Amino acid sequence: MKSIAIFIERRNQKICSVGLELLSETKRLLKDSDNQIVALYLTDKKTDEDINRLETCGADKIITYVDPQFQTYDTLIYTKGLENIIKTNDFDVLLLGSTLIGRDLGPRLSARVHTGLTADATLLEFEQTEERLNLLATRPALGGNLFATIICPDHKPQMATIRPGVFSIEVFDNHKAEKVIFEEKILIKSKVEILSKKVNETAYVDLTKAKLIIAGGRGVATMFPTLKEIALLTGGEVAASRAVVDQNIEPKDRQVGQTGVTVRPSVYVASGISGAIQHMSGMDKSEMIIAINTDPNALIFNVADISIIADANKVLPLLKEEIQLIKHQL
Ligand SMILES: Cc1cc2nc3c(=O)[nH]c(=O)nc-3n(C[C@H](O)[C@H](O)[C@H](O)COP(=O)(O)OP(=O)(O)OC[C@H]3O[C@@H](n4cnc5c(N)ncnc54)[C@H](O)[C@@H]3O)c2cc1C
Repeated sequence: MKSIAIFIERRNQKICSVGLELLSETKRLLKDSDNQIVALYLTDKKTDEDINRLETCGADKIITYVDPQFQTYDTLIYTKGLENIIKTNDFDVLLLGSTLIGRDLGPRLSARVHTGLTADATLLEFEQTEERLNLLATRPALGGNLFATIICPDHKPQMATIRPGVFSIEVFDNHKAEKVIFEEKILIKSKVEILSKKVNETAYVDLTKAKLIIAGGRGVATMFPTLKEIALLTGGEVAASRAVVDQNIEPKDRQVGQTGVTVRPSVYVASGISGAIQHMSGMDKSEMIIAINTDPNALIFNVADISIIADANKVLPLLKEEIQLIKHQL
């Protein structure tokens, strides 16, 4: 039996969705094998609610490591915590979210335990041989012009960070996990003293949670006020292509794609977006894609469920009026 460990990231005392996404995807990929999926839950305070979520999202074993120093993320403390667990467990694979925390923790940890790390993967596969469970992690390479599948054949655990929002969270009813408490003390102290915390209120948006995304590209660069009104009327979120973000029309946290956010909403409306591979890799798993473009050969139409060949500068105001009318009648 091989084991795949997944780091469960927490922020503001809550489990982040990326850890649950990784549990669910690994469970789906390995459903017919006897390999073990292990959730690494580092926390200052264990809660039954957290344990239940990890269990139902696919963890076969949950290793809980409680220490007051795990309250807020700290590079040294978390690296030491994971190193302690890795050194007493023979994990074959270790996965982390490609978040600010995972991108900080992953490389440091891989150097500490002398193994390889594939950063920013967008696809995971496993290959079972008699001796090994190989992780095949695929990520965009050479400026997004090709996808590279990377393996780490000689070292363990084989590590990868995976972008949030790439996989969906699944609930496996009645799934049960073995629960273990990791007892070793963290013998180092943080070198960081937090004097105060200030939440940045400036409209940070988490597009990965949006059910409806109204996205615009260079073709509708002047139409963002209308896109925002439509989003407000429909309860959606506005997103943009990099061409728009590079022109400072929308902030970076609204950029969808390879160097932005990966999303999979119920509906993604793409107006004036050509459909470059770097954009589509961030949205092509949306449940329904509606594309509006003047160019009938635009690549975005290859992934669209509904294709509207038209001038979005004319369609969007009409769409807004229609929605206003429907809302008025309700
Ligand atoms: C390493 C790397 C990483 C990248 N990462 C990202 C990323 O994360 N996200 C991203 O988006 N891009 C990314 N890019 C850039 C990407 O390659 C494209 O350049 C970008 O996505 C193009 O944006 P766009 O579709 O808005 O603009 P364009 O390609 O210029 O397309 C504009 C579209 O609007 C249409 N149009 C024009 N007028 C109208 C109208 N009136 N009505 C309707 N349609 C109209 C045109 O037909 C065209 O299809 C990256 C590039 C590189 C090299």
